[in-house]
Amino acid sequence: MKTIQVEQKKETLIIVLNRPEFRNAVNFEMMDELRKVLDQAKQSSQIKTIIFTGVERSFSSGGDLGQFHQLKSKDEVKPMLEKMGKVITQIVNLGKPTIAYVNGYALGGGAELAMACDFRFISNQAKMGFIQINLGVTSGWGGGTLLLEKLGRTKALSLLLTGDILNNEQILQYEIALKEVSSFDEVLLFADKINSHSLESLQAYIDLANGVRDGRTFVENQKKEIESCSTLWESVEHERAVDEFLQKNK
Ligand SMILES: CCCC(=O)SCCNC(=O)CCNC(=O)[C@H](O)C(C)(C)COP(=O)(O)OP(=O)(O)OC[C@H]1O[C@@H](n2cnc3c(N)ncnc32)[C@H](O)[C@@H]1OP(=O)(O)O
Repeated sequence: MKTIQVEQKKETLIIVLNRPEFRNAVNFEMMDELRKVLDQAKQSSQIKTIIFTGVERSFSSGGDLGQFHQLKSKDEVKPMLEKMGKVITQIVNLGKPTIAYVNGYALGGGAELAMACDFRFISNQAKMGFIQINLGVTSGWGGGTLLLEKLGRTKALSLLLTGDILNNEQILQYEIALKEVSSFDEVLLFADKINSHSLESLQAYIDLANGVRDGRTFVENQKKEIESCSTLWESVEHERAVDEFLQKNK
């Protein structure tokens, strides 16, 4: 792969945005490579959790302005937005836990990409900004919607309408990130903890969360919950865990 590095560590797939000379800006080639690797990650029974991060000092500086500034008309730019929109939808509907480790700048589309993940961890160098409005446009990959969903109207609009760039402390104050970490290993430990559970139970919870996000009614989602719990009741993991508890307490 030319624009991303992909590495599997135990049951975690690490996707590293790798265009340091452009601060990991997303171009067409990166969209294609992300799409391909995400397809494989979704299908693989060996991968439970996916982490996105960037090389060197950036997570991602957003869309590749050099490449995309050549798209002048609405008809030219819309396919580009739809192409990356599909990648964002792919992440959002991957059915497995996703984590963004924001190790530096996440600006414009870079912030949108980070918001597509279930969790965000940051380094003390993290800076995030929905700066699209400073360029006279709005977010265009779905990240504005994700910010509104995750932060609520007031906090999200305050970022979308000002175009402010937040530093690490502000990112935590806004509750955009779960935690600031001192090394990538801490993110991996979090992923390992998730991965210690069965893929089926992880997928069931992700589906439940997606049901709430997509406006399933309580009763519809509750049915899903009853279905997943009863299915997993038959699993060896459940049998073993309860047996161990009962043995210990004899
Ligand atoms: C289409 C979806 C919506 C969008 O995402 S629009 C894009 C929004 N993003 C931006 O406006 C961010 C632009 N970049 C920056 O503000 C800064 O480069 C940034 C990330 C704060 C890093 O600053 P520095 O570390 O000082 O690096 P620098 O500015 O000297 O940049 C180094 C080289 O990278 C290039 N670069 C950075 N961001 C880019 C981008 N988004 N697209 C294309 N090229 C980009 C920059 O032109 C520079 O190239 P060169 O070394 O001068 O040839």
